[in-house]
Amino acid sequence: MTHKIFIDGAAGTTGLEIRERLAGRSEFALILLDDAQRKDASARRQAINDADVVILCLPDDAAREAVSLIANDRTKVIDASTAHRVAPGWTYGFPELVGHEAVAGSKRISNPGCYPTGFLALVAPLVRAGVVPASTPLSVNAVSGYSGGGKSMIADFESTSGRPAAWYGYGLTLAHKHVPEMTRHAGLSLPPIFAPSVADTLRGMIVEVPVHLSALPGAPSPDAVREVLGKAYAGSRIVRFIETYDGASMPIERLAGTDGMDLFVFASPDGAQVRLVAAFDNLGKGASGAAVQNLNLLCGLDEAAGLKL
Ligand SMILES: NC(=O)C1=CN([C@@H]2O[C@H](COP(=O)(O)OP(=O)(O)OC[C@H]3O[C@@H](n4cnc5c(N)ncnc54)[C@H](OP(=O)(O)O)[C@@H]3O)[C@@H](O)[C@H]2O)C=CC1
Ligand SMILES: CC(=O)N[C@@H](CCC(=O)OP(=O)(O)O)C(=O)O
Repeated sequence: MTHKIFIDGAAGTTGLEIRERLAGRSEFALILLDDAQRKDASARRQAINDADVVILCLPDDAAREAVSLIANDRTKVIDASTAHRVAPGWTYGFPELVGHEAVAGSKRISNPGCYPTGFLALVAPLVRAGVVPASTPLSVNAVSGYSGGGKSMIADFESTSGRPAAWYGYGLTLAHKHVPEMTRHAGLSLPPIFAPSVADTLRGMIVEVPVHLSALPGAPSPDAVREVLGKAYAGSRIVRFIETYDGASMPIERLAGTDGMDLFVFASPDGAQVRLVAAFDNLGKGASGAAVQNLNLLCGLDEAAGLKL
């Protein structure tokens, strides 16, 4: 069976990456709009309603508008924007956390944000297992490649008049749009402090959560944390818990250009503190790779088909 797919926002950073991953796959027939039509509401309405699956790679308001254009019960949606990540009736598209069947059986899937993907992969299993209580004060330090800001940020960093900075932190009002998603899907009662940043490299992402294990109830050991994460992702080809790592540093480029995610637990010699670390690509498991994984599941295909692992 051939599935008809429309990528709304196919000319953008995330949309182009999805097209690249779907290229040459005979299971899919892409509905394409040319430059003159790609922002035309009636052409989009037609394409959306002709498609079996629509992948929204749009700003939040345009994503909400696209959903409002659906006038049938058949078309399924994978929304890469922030618009529906904590919205009722939407399945959070992180199969390793919500269950592959939940994604496969849904008509409305919100693709996780790039930073929440790393945070949730590390923290959600620990909260579920009771190792990290829901009320634990957590913080998240993260760095993204500049493609995380889409076409406009890529243009800023690649401008002939010079890059904005080698690295900068942002989200300084502590109200980043990813915080509700991180809190909700981790099962936390206290929102984490989120410190995002951008580096002068196109793609790649490191998300780090430092934890004082000795301050948690029962003072769990680093090995207890490792056991929970190892079990949570046992058998996954996409999210991998890495038991041993001999390097002295963790480069942002570790998984740049791929769709997988590596998780690490680094511990202090006395086991009182850990640094939970996720390495992946903001455009891979952080966006387009995750969207293709969800599309595969929706269409009853191998979840890793077409992914770069
Ligand atoms: N980049 C990343 O790493 C990640 C991005 N996302 C999310 O994915 C979505 C897309 O982001 P990204 O690809 O980076 O952004 P880009 O700005 O690179 O692409 C967005 C695309 O949407 C098009 N567009 C804007 N408004 C409309 C409209 N009304 N109708 C049709 N097309 C429209 C733009 O057109 P034009 O080309 O004319 O500007 C552009 O091609 C966003 O919601 C973002 O938050 C999620 C996770 C990670
Ligand atoms: C570097 C950078 O600016 N990143 C974006 C997030 C990219 C992303 O994940 O998009 P969503 O917001 O759709 O999840 C930001 O912080 O707003």
